[in-house]
Order: sequence, then structure tokens, then C-alpha cells
Amino acid sequence: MKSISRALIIGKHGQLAQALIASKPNKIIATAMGRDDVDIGSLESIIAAIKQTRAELIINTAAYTQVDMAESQRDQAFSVNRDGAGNIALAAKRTQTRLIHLSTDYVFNGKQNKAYCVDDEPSALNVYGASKLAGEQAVIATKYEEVCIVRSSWLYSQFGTNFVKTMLRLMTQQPKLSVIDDQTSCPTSASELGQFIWSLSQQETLAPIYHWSDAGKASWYEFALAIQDMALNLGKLDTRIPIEPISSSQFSSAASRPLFSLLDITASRQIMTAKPWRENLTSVLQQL
Ligand SMILES: NC(=O)C1=CN([C@@H]2O[C@H](COP(=O)(O)OP(=O)(O)OC[C@H]3O[C@@H](n4cnc5c(N)ncnc54)[C@H](OP(=O)(O)O)[C@@H]3O)[C@@H](O)[C@H]2O)C=CC1
Ligand SMILES: Cc1cn([C@H]2C[C@H](O)[C@@H](COP(=O)(O)OP(=O)(O)O[C@H]3O[C@@H](C)C(=O)[C@@H](O)[C@H]3O)O2)c(=O)[nH]c1=O
Repeated sequence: MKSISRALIIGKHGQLAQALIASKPNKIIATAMGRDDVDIGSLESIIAAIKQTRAELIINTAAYTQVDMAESQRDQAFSVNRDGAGNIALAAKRTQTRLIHLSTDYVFNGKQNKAYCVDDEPSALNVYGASKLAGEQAVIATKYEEVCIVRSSWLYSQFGTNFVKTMLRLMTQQPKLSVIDDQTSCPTSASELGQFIWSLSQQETLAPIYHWSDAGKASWYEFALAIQDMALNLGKLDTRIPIEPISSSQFSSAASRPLFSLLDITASRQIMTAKPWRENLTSVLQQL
């Protein structure tokens, strides 16, 4: 095991950055930086941030994550998700700092019917996925052995905005909901992903790519049903509303999303045990 004690988290105000700070082991000193602190468009700015914090590890959580907006803001999405990621990887290589870079299940087109392994061929359906895939390629192109990519799926937490919080809000505002039942992956607790990243950071050697999600699988509809059931049980909701399963074609959205983007997490289970997604959902709802 390595003993890395100083980390720089880029993307300070995002949900994963906040979950990383909340799940950080005591022995690690972490500094989180947002766009006011570091310009990921500038190699010099990133190198200065690494030197200032004397970081031995960078975790890049900064990303353009608005999936539908990205369809009409292609340049902005690629600027952050491809160019920013590439700059951070180059700065990590120049300063010989370990880098963990975050990516997504949306790099896959969802046409497979078994969970995606790390070496399955990615091919994105939407601009967000394409920009994240281009970011992975920019990171890999640095040929730096102390960098790895961690792909995850359907993150939620008490922080930021996410599907769980959106559903809870809509369940108090709408008489009924219609939720897509033909897109399948696995909801993932950002806090559990945070713990996986901290464990990974101490590994002696890194593989190029890891997949991490909670255990199991679900459609957005099944996820919404579980959110409602558990929130009612925990007293976080007062009233049950009807939730209707619909197909992707019945839901109007700018971006196409993969129908099946479940990640195969077999290799990552050697680093940390993945808990069933329903168990993690209960823990997060208790904190809301
Ligand atoms: N959310 C999800 O469901 C999933 C996310 N991922 C990946 O995990 C990572 C973290 O996601 P998550 O925390 O949910 O995302 P968020 O959208 O919550 O956070 C992303 C952060 O990136 C920051 N950011 C955006 N553009 C820039 C920029 N130009 N310079 C500096 N910072 C910038 C944002 O800052 P600001 O607040 O100022 O805009 C925001 O704080 C991302 O790489 C994402 O692709 C992977 C799978 C699922
Ligand atoms: C609000 C709502 C959404 N939906 C659908 C739309 C969509 O297909 C799905 C989820 O909606 P969201 O907008 O929360 O999800 P989306 O932004 O697609 O979530 C993705 O974000 C990026 C950042 C990732 O990397 C992915 O892993 C994934 O988490 O639910 C309904 O069916 N009914 C509804 O009432």
C-alpha cells in the first residue's frame, strides 16, 4: 500500500467533491478547489495549485454534467470534459502526481445486454458521453502510469442536485409522476464512491480503468419507486402519489440516453465491497 497524505480535489462545489470531503480518512489532508481557485483551462494554473497544496494525489471531479444542456452547448462540454481533463493529466505527469479522473457509464451506447467491463469498447450516444469519452482519451494520451479513470453511474447524495432530490421534490409538488422504465444501470451513492476512491488512492499500482457502482441494477422507474417507499417509511414524505412506468420514447428530452449502461464492478470489489443500492439509498435518505 502507498501512503498518500495530501490530496487536491478539483471541482469543489460538485456533489462528488463534497462527498469525498465528507468520507475522507483522517490521515489524508485534502484541499478542494473550484473554478475561482484553479483554471483547468491553464496548465500553469493547475501546476501552481498542485505546488501550492504539495498534493501527492489529484482527484478530478470537475465536469460539465448537464446531459440535456450539453446537446446545445457542445463546445462548453468538450472544453471542460475533454480539454480540462487533458490539462489536469498533463499537469499531473509534469509534477509526477498521482491522478484519479472521474468518468461515466454514458461513455457506452447501451446496446449490450450484459454489464460493461473496463475493456469493452465505449461509444457514446450523447454529447455529454462523447465529451467524457474524449476526456478519457486525453487522459490516456499522456501515457502517464500514475493515472487512472474511475467510471461510475447514476450518482446521488445529500449534496448538490441529483435524481433522488429531484424525485422527492416532484413527489411533493405533482399529483402523479411518469418515470422511464427502459433505461437500466445502477444507482450509486456518491459517499460510497468517495470511499472507493480513497481506498484506490492508496493502492501500490493502478490499473488504467476501474468501474464502480453500488451492487445490483435498476431502471429509473424502479429507483423512483424505491425512493418513494423508503422516504414514506422514514417519514421524509407524507403522501404516496401514483408513479407510472413509461418508455424513453414517451419522455421528451434533448439527449438520448443508453438503455443499458450497467458497469461490471468485479475487479473493483477486490478493493472495496459494494453494498446493495437499496441499502445505500436508505442511508442517504436518513441524512436528508
Ligand atoms: N452525477 C452523476 O450521476 C455522475 C457523475 N459522474 C462523473 O463524476 C464526476 C463528478 O460528478 P458530480 O459531482 O455529480 O458533478 P457536479 O455537476 O455536481 O459537479 C461538477 C463540478 O465541476 C465543476 N466545474 C464545471 N466546469 C468547471 C470548470 N470549467 N472549471 C472548474 N470546475 C468546473 C462545477 O462547478 P460549478 O458548481 O462552479 O459549476 C461542479 O462543481 C464528473 O466527472 C462526472 O462526469 C459519473 C457518473 C455519474
Ligand atoms: C425528472 C424525470 C426524469 N425522468 C428520466 C429522464 C432520464 O432518463 C432519467 C434520469 O434523469 P436525470 O436528468 O436525473 O439523469 P441524467 O442527467 O441522465 O443522469 C446522468 O447524469 C450524468 C452526469 C451521468 O454521468 C449518468 O451516470 C447519469 O447519472 O429519468 C423521468 O422519466 N421522469 C421524470 O419525472
